Amino acid sequence: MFSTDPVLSFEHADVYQGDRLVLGDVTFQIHKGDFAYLIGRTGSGKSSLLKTLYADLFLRNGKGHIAGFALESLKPRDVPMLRRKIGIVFQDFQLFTDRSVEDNLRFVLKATGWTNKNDINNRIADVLMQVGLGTAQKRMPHQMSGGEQQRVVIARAMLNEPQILIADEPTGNLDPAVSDQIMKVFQTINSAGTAVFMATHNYELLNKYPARVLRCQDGQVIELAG
Ligand SMILES: Nc1ncnc2c1ncn2[C@@H]1O[C@H](COP(=O)(O)OP(=O)(O)OP(=O)(O)O)[C@@H](O)[C@H]1O
Repeated sequence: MFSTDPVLSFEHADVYQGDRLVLGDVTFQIHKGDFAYLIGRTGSGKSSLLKTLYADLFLRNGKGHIAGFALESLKPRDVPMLRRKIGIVFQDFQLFTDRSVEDNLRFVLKATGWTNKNDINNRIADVLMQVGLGTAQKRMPHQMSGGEQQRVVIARAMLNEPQILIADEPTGNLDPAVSDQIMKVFQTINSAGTAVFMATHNYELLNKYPARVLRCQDGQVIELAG
């Protein structure tokens, strides 16, 4: 892949839920270092679009590329490798509640092929530092606030140095001050070169942290003028 290639591109792609066309003829690109929001009413297709990107839904018509993978020809066996190349952050934190922060992160590294103990420990320290939780290794999720848990989730998504972070309502469960902190974490990660594509209902964030905006509307994805 050339460095000028987009990290993510859709070309005349259709997004389906089962047999139902949710979004049709979707075309857009996201490049390295871009930050883009995905907005739209409830049920307009934001989550379906993101699920297509991480191959929870398969792309049937049109073309899609993400992190070097062609979504239209993706085989089920390629899905784990694809998900290693993109970072995914959801609204509900989905940490293992019976494991410490470092064990949550270690689990992912081991599951994705890391074996060297020092490398694992160093990587865990690096990603926690990146999200401002440099001393949280030993803490249990229940000892942390919602904002701190969401930072751990972002750290987890960064473990394998993804080219793009895909976030579905990452501030959905957080109050405005904590949402601000989370947005700053995403901005820091983005300014270090990782693309961010974030679905949100929170229009205040769009005003406070302006970026590209794509909107799901009437079965289409429209780029709003910047
Ligand atoms: N698992 C599913 N099976 C069938 N249809 C679904 C499924 N999930 C979502 N849909 C339908 O697909 C359409 C798009 O839903 P989607 O969740 O992508 O919207 P959204 O914009 O993310 O909404 P929200 O903002 O409420 O999360 C809706 O009509 C929804 O009812």
